[in-house]
Amino acid sequence: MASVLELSDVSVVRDGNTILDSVSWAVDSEERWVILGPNGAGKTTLLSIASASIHPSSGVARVLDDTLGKVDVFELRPRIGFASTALARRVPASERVLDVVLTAAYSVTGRWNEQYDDIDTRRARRVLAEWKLDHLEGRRFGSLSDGEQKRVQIARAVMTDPELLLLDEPAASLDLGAREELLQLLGGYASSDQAPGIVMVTHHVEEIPRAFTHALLLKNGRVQASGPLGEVITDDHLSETFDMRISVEQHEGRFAARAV
Ligand SMILES: Nc1ncnc2c1ncn2[C@@H]1O[C@H](COP(=O)(O)OP(=O)(O)OP(=O)(O)O)[C@@H](O)[C@H]1O
Repeated sequence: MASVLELSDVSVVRDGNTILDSVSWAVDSEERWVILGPNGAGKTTLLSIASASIHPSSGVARVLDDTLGKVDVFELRPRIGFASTALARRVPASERVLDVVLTAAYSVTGRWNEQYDDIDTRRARRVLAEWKLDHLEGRRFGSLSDGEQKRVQIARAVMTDPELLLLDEPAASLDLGAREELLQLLGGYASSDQAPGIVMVTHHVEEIPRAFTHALLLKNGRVQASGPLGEVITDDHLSETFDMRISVEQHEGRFAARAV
């Protein structure tokens, strides 16, 4: 067990607004976390700290045992896998799927003149197969369905064997079939001993994959609850976080919630 993320009293202030307010939170390499909270709660901002994209305004953030502000983030970032729609927008639509994944080895989007080793190409093909994308390696990224694009983003994020994997709403905009397919793959990946510590932001408890272990609820930049899934994803905590009476059910490791 190793700590991959440790936040002590972290706040982020922008234009006089406190976006994250005294957040203290620790993630271990064997834990798989989900972050839930209403629109504007600060989830993406928290992920930006975890990905070493921004620094806290106050407090201490340690990512993979390095303290933000005291480490060269250009050395730290390649150790973190990050999949988000914002990053996917930087991938040229004409890029071939194999290259979208392969270019992660150089932390670039868009293949140029880099020389890739056979070992990188073999690994990219193996990762594509693991995420059920091998039949698409020659296709252009822009021609893929939303579900396929999401899986390519995750394949790219795991290509470099990261020590911390961050996923920003990986199931957003997917239809039921594509969501369930993605959740099955994510659950399988999350349950493997080789998987790194994982943090996933989502809007829906229905999108929590099996094998996820912990949850953090955010509201107005503050932690409402955090800890093991079963203790955090409860009627009371969700009702408080979303300011409405919510009932949640758990069935075979999956959750479903509705207003009551
Ligand atoms: N650079 C900035 N300057 C000012 N306000 C910002 C900045 N970045 C984010 N915010 C505000 O901080 C709040 C939290 O934003 P954030 O994107 O982290 O929330 P979120 O929980 O991910 O929201 P959503 O669920 O809608 O994606 C929002 O009110 C947003 O408008």
